[in-house]
Amino acid sequence: MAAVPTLARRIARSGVRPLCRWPLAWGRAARQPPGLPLAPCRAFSNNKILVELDESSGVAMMKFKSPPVNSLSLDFLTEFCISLEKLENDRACRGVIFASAVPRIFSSGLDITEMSGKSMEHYAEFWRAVQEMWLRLYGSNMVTIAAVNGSSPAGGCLVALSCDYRIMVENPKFSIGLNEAQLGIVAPFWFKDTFVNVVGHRIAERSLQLGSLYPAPEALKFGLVDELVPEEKLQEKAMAVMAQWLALPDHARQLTKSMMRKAVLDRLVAHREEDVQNFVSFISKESIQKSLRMYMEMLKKKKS
Ligand SMILES: CCCCC/C=C\CCCC/C=C/C(=O)SCCNC(=O)CCNC(=O)[C@H](O)C(C)(C)COP(=O)(O)OP(=O)(O)OC[C@H]1O[C@@H](n2cnc3c(N)ncnc32)[C@H](O)[C@@H]1OP(=O)(O)O
Repeated sequence: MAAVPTLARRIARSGVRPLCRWPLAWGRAARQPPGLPLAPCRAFSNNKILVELDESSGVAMMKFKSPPVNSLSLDFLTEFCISLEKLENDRACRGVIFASAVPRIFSSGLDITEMSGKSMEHYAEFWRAVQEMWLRLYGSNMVTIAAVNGSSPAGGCLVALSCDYRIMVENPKFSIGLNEAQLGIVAPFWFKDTFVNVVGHRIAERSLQLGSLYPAPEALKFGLVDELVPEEKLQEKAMAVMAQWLALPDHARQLTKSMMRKAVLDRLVAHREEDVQNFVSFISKESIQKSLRMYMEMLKKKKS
């Protein structure tokens, strides 16, 4: 199996298209006092992600727009990493808010079709992209806030867990959690570590074994999300929390974040290739492939 990471090549090949300088997403025009010129803002997009950076506040909005369910496919993960890297390297950007542009779904987690019926080389490439996404997000120097405006199972929950703060829409129909066990698969150690760091060992152990998905009000009770708001207040709340976090000196906040997360990040970095091999051998077992096929069939049947 090729050990050469191909995500870097995909990032190099994939273009990030600039949009206009005065974008409309997240209603900037509505927030601007009448008669004043709009504050400088830059936007860029690719096929699956829209980013708008407000230079006056140093805050970027990253919106996932990969219908029907924002599944984390190889293409999505590549574009996510490109967008995050661009913001990370931009001195004007100090914080990012993540939300979905798809109604009712934040992200449906890892794209199951990337883990089913493909070659070992493909599984390895996909898993490296999942690792890369998490390493960049969990290790980001920026303030990261998940504005969870829809359901967020498994890998979608990991995205939210990897942020500094989680605000979820109070709708009990929206659920969140690491439900891998329900699919007959296992959340790897770094998903588990991230989860434990947010909710503690006991709750993580029980939730992971049961593959529990929690309606938003339940998730709030044990700190899987930090607060709930009505959908129409989500953006305003995320901006207010961001302002609070950005009021501190960057270096102090960044060093503290790094101190809290370093051991968990280092563990994957030290065992990255081993983790890829574990994933590939696990996911290519016929029994696991059968479980994934049955789960996809169950999703389809649920519609009819
Ligand atoms: C011991 C060593 C261990 C080493 C590691 C080993 C293994 C690694 C484990 C990897 C960790 C995995 C993490 C994951 O993220 S797995 C994905 C988990 N995701 C889910 O369980 C979510 C499944 N989806 C849903 O529950 C629902 O779709 C929904 C997100 C709640 C949205 O519901 P609804 O609006 O009713 O939409 P539909 O169900 O009708 O879905 C629309 C179409 O989208 C397809 N879909 C849904 N989710 C996914 C997905 N994650 N990947 C790919 N495709 C997905 C669905 O089938 C529909 O397709 P169709 O229109 O063609 O029928």
